[in-house]
Amino acid sequence: MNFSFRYAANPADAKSYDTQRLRDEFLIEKPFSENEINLVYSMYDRFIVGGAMPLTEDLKLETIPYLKSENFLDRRELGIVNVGGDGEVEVDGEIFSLSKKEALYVGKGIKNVIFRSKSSNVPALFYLNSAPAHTNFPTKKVSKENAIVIQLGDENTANKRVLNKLIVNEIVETCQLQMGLTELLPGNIWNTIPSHTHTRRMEAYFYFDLEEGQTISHFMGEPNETRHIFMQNNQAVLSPEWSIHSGAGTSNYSFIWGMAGENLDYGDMDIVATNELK
Ligand SMILES: O=C(O)C(=O)C[C@H](O)C(=O)CO
Ligand SMILES: [Zn+2]
Repeated sequence: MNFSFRYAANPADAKSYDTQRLRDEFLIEKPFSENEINLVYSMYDRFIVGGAMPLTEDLKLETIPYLKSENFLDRRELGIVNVGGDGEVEVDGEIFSLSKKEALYVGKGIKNVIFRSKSSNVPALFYLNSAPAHTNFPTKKVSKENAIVIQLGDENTANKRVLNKLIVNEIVETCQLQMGLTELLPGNIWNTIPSHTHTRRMEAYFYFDLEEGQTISHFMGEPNETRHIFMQNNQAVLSPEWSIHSGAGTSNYSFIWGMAGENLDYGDMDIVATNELK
């Protein structure tokens, strides 16, 4: 288990960050490494972002010192989306198979979570989001068939995309976690336009299925004080509650969004008119 800690940033300070500081504070460069679990514990709603890549070994989700708890999920809930080959997650002895783009919600109180790949030729890549939880809700798998699917954007503005709500309260009972997966159609590059903030919730984006050699410019910051972070395939970025979170790729891609905070209302967003961004 590898783990690190991120403090939350004040937007008045973030204005003065240079490229390296922006990357140090917000970018999660390598969520996946072979036979390891990597976790970043952030002070944005105590949200944890990470990845588990079991290759030749099963990986057990152990507690980390920041939690001061015996088991990782003693006071937390967990959302998992597989972005790699077929895999399995064992939850207190019960096995859930997860293929690419399938999700699993694991509730508070579960003691043992074990990740495994079905084949080491194409390892599973389990992207992880976790938030504090006040009660136990049942573990539930969500596949494409159960997802709430929304068509967004337009070819003419290069932002035609399919948004799949996976771990949201219409489908799964959660304390504060919400997760989903948005797929940009070929030839479309802009995500989350018009941009928005939601002071009630933080968010993290994880970009994947980006073609080799391409890149994504992720836009963040207050709507009138934006910055960008160039990101590569399989990287995540923290979005503070005061920040927009949008991106433009040099080709299409998919991304996982995950949130926690004050409410479970997906639609609670403060939209920013595109021509008012600065
Ligand atoms: O494509 C989009 O637009 C999104 O996926 C937006 C995210 O779901 C989001 O930012 C939710 O707050
Ligand atoms: Zn958002």
